[in-house]
Amino acid sequence: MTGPVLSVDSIDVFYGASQILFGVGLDVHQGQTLALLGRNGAGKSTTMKAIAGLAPPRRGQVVFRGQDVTGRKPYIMARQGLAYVPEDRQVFPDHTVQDNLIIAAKKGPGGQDDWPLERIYEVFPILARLKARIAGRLSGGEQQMLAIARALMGNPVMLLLDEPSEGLAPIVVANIGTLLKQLRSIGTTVLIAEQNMHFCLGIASDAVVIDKGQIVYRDTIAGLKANREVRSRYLAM
Ligand SMILES: Nc1ncnc2c1ncn2[C@@H]1O[C@H](COP(=O)(O)OP(=O)(O)OP(=O)(O)O)[C@@H](O)[C@H]1O
Repeated sequence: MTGPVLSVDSIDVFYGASQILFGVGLDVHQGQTLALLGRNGAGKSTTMKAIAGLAPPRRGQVVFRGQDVTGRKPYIMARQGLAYVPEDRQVFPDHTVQDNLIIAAKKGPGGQDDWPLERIYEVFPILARLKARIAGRLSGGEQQMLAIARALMGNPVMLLLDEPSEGLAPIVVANIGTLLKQLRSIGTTVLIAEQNMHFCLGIASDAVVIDKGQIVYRDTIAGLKANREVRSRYLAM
């Protein structure tokens, strides 16, 4: 396949009568980690939901793996190889870590089976140590790890991570950061929505900034870091 893995082209999204996204567009290429950055309420989660099939766009197009998937249901997007990890990290709270992982296991859309449980435990040693723990008793950071690991158990073509650092202590954020750098180094394709630009340094190669439902800036993450005006105007940092 040539072209981006995911291409979002000029989408408008409404909740009822209120328009939330205005012509949002972005591309994510094979092996790329792209950061979608913006303040609280800027429209990051809505963009992620529009891609995952939870907030169908009224106008514009979402193309995934070369197919127009605009407005497809979430389970169809999952079957096509898109793994969405929402902000609230849905895990099964009454099941053990290992059961949570096993329940999520499936082959990828091309029959890939790159993420057997042993590999997950290699990449997530914390989960190996906690495999018998009931998921509802994990800390926020451990739950975030479990949510990402569950997404990988489905052998996705691409991961959508909505604010993985949110509400976590700095040391835990650093652990998640290390993990995401590792995923980047093995060529996982990721779109990550974040308020925290610093968290994305070293994780994402490129960034798009969203403000009031519109993409206002695109650059490498290094370019964004060097652009103090954009950072202070749109990211308050
Ligand atoms: N279900 C909904 N119904 C109506 N408005 C909504 C709904 N969900 C979000 N919004 C509004 O849409 C706008 C964008 O919200 P969104 O959650 O996409 O922002 P965000 O950048 O992800 O911010 P946050 O970090 O707070 O999640 C906000 O003004 C929000 O109040």
